[in-house]
Amino acid sequence: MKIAVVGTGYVGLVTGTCLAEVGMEVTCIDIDQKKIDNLKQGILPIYEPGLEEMVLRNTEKGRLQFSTNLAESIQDADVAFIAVGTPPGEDGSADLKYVLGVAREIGRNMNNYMVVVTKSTVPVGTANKVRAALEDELSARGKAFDFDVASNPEFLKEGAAIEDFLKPDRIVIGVESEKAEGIMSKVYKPFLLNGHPIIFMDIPSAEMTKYAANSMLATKISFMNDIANLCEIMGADVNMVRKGIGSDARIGNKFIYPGIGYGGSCFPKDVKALIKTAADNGYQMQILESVESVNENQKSVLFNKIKKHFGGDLAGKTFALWGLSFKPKTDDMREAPSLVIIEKLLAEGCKVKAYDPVAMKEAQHIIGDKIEYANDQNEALVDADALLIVTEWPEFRSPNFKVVGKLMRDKVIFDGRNIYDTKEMQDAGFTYYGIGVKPYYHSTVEIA
Ligand SMILES: NC(=O)c1ccc[n+]([C@@H]2O[C@H](COP(=O)([O-])OP(=O)(O)OC[C@H]3O[C@@H](n4cnc5c(N)ncnc54)[C@H](O)[C@@H]3O)[C@@H](O)[C@H]2O)c1
Ligand SMILES: O=c1ccn([C@@H]2O[C@H](COP(=O)(O)OP(=O)(O)O[C@H]3O[C@H](CO)[C@@H](O)[C@H](O)[C@H]3O)[C@@H](O)[C@H]2O)c(=O)[nH]1
Repeated sequence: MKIAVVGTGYVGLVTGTCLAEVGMEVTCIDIDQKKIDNLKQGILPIYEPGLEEMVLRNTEKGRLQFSTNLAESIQDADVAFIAVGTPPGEDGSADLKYVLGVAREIGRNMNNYMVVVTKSTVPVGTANKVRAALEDELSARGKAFDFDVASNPEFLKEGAAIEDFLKPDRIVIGVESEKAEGIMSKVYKPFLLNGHPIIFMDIPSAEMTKYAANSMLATKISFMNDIANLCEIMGADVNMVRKGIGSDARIGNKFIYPGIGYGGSCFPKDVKALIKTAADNGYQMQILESVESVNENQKSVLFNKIKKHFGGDLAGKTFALWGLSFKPKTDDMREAPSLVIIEKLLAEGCKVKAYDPVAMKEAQHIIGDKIEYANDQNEALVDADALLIVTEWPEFRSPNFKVVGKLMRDKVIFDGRNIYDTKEMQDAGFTYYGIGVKPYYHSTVEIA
């Protein structure tokens, strides 16, 4: 099959590469000339475990190509995936200008039947707008090709994107013709050998499924953050409560880890967009409004603990920060809780020394030289008044605490991800604060 993927970000690049991996002939297209030049040389725009090797392998085999020329790349394609960004507009709605811009460009250049698939996260009704844009451009050219639109939302998680794409829990596809259903079945057949289903449905339901999935996951997290905060007040331990409820199969043990709020390029924007879609249509998403406000508050929880511990005055204090990215195994800094914490500490006149295994370059683009970037996790600790755990990278989970304590000015840890055992920390002479965990209590966590 011949596939065109428009947009070579986290979703487009992973989609294109994984489709090439199973033997398809794929061209990944982007308007960013530098990105494409780099990709042609095997230099990736993002960090995603395993992706670089896979890109190189498939490029060498000639199955994966990169181009800025959409017109040329979509000729004879069976399927064109649109995988460009849908950032939040000022009012929270998803901005569709990139998606519809690409649809128009496809319409201006297509010369054969194809299925035009939105892989970007888009609100209900977008496929109709994509179809209208294609028809408009075709009629402006005086052409009347047959084509189909489809919705195929993507569910990959950053840091585990390849695994998620190759072994999906499910593939959701919204179609409106048997022909499109047949072609999309062929595209995904290679991924279904281990029995995971393709769920075909109508297009609006597919579009809504993506927002409902992300909103449900964000709801679980905000709910647990609320429970964690209450545990602290009431003298319960949220790790125990999490295990207690997570063993009920109806609740499940995934995505119920409290922390310093969800971040990333998806949950914050998708929750906002669904609230806006509802409001535009005369409905109020009351649960999601609370999910959002709990999340906003949660980003300040660690800072509030710090302020309380130091008696309100933080001026001149030095904080070591382990982790900058919004989650481990990615360099993505979009909506990272670290940004909120850093801003608050800097506003109080503190010095911040940060270390992240892969996100420091990206962080530097955003934060600049307002903070110090350490060469390794221990260097960040030198003369620190406290250590803040912001992202639960595996290498932070079991440091040599004797060394940690010696390097720091004061043995205080604020753990925004609950990766340490409170009792072990206190036995090692640290003052330890987690999120909703009980002081001097064995509540060792297994990480999600
Ligand atoms: N990041 C994720 O984990 C994830 C997961 C599932 C779904 N999504 C959704 O997928 C979509 C893409 O997200 P992303 O994180 O990959 O975005 P991204 O910002 O990383 O990448 C988007 C790419 O599209 C390119 N682009 C923009 N306009 C273009 C045009 N006219 N022609 C060609 N290329 C163009 C940009 O240069 C950029 O490289 C969004 O709707 C997002 O919500 C993202
Ligand atoms: O129990 C948990 C699980 C996650 N998080 C936080 O939630 C955010 C999102 O994490 P995760 O979902 O693992 O990463 P994303 O790459 O943002 O993936 C989400 O967003 C993607 C884009 O839409 C979807 O495709 C994925 O299915 C969906 O999980 C991060 O800040 C995590 O720290 C928690 O606080 N507690």
